[in-house]
Amino acid sequence: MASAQDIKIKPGAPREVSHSFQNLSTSPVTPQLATQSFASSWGAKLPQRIAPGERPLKPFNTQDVKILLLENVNKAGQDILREQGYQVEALKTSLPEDQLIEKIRDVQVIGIRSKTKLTEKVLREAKSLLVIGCFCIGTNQVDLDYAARQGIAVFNSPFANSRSVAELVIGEIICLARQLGDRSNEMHRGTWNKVSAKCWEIRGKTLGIVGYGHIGSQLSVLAESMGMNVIYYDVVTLMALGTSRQVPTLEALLEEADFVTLHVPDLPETRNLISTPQFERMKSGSYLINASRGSVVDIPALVKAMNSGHVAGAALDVYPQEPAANGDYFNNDLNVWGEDLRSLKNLILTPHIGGSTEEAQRAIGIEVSEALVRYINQGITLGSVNLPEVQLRSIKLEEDNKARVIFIHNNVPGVLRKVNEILGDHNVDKQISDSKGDIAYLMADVSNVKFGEIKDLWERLELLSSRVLTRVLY
Ligand SMILES: NC(=O)c1ccc[n+]([C@@H]2O[C@H](COP(=O)([O-])OP(=O)(O)OC[C@H]3O[C@@H](n4cnc5c(N)ncnc54)[C@H](O)[C@@H]3O)[C@@H](O)[C@H]2O)c1
Ligand SMILES: O=C(O)CC[C@@H](O)C(=O)O
Repeated sequence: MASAQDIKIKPGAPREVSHSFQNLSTSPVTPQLATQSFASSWGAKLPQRIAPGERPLKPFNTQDVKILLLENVNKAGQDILREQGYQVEALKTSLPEDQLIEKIRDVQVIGIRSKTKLTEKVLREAKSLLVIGCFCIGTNQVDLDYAARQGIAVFNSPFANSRSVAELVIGEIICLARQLGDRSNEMHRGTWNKVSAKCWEIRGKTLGIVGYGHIGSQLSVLAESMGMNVIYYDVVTLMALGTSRQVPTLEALLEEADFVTLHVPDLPETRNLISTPQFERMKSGSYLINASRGSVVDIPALVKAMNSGHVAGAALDVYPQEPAANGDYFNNDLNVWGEDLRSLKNLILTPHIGGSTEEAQRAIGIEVSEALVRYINQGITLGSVNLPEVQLRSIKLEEDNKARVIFIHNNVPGVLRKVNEILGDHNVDKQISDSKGDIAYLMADVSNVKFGEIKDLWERLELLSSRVLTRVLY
């Protein structure tokens, strides 16, 4: 059998590194270990968060797993990763592209929030990368298709900050209706300006929600409890909560709503969803709130609509360009219209803090870190946004000499037959395979595998032309 150094990756294979195998801290062919059972080869640090009686798979020495966390990922999430024995480097900000490329070359895992752009250009350099954790809802900052084609799984936290965003929007509706931002700014400058003109109660007013997903539907319930009427527009037909009502078109919503609030994802169809024609459709004296993505509103068109008085106020939490770190960066260098925007009255500007609460950040930290641990240690893809969701029941403590084989491959005919020919020398206890677009994910638990045979299994799978990525956990 070849030595660990002999492992060669097939010419033309999409990536240079097979993540788990080359990171084995103990060579599978080390003579004194070749006959050892898997159980006795585990290190002292066992993965946490497994049920009693389940065998913790140990893919490699956990201290060899390098994780880079950017953008101030919550400590609860960091702790979960550190408890595993992984090497975690946590930075408070995102990184400029050149520094990101430098750092990403060396890590198996990267954790980001909304500011770090993991484009094809960046991911091409990420030769060891196994998995990306988006510690947020949005995943539009990652090239998901490219990642899938490289066998890199992406996880996020689909709704842990939804309530925080919905509460922020409720606060903003009242602030806009009562011009609270302006009154507060005036008082900070020493000006007493007691006015009631164009200040309103929100009771009985109509809230128009565009995008009735996790955040939109939560907001619907909160707004109704404060006496608002709720209408919503969504591209899919969705069950109305409370007495809210779905309207058939965006235009119908714009014509009826006193407050329009946007909760759609960043998609080609949602870019500049609200521009001059849409502002013209809005009721005179109505308000706009955007806490979704900066690409959804045409800002120069908003400036025009507010300068003319047609739109009475707006709250923006997200922008087409956002700074990578805290500081004096929200200026015209970042967005050419910066000064025009800042000069407007009854405009609330917040620095993308919709999901920034202690509760949300802790919940996201825990959820995403746990998904990363499950994926690294057991290959489970439940919750992945770009790979098929695949799970096998855990291997039991009493089950010895088992290996879990993960074969991420191009979704082409004949692969299962070839894989099973290779696995067929052993006993396949359980196996599952699923595909998403061009990429398929196969996971099989194989018994009667001697420790020294793992490398051979891995090498033979690596030679298959359909291979994207092979991992063998044991
Ligand atoms: N400001 C923040 O800090 C913050 C925090 C969390 C989420 N977000 C953003 O908020 C947005 C909504 O998040 P969510 O969790 O509610 O998403 P979601 O996926 O649960 O809901 C989005 C809804 O929008 C609908 N939709 C898609 N395209 C549409 C279109 N063209 N017109 C109308 N409806 C459309 C979908 O059908 C879906 O119901 C996302 O962009 C997310 O990234 C921002
Ligand atoms: O915390 C962040 O940076 C992103 C918040 C929000 O936009 C999300 O997508 O969850």
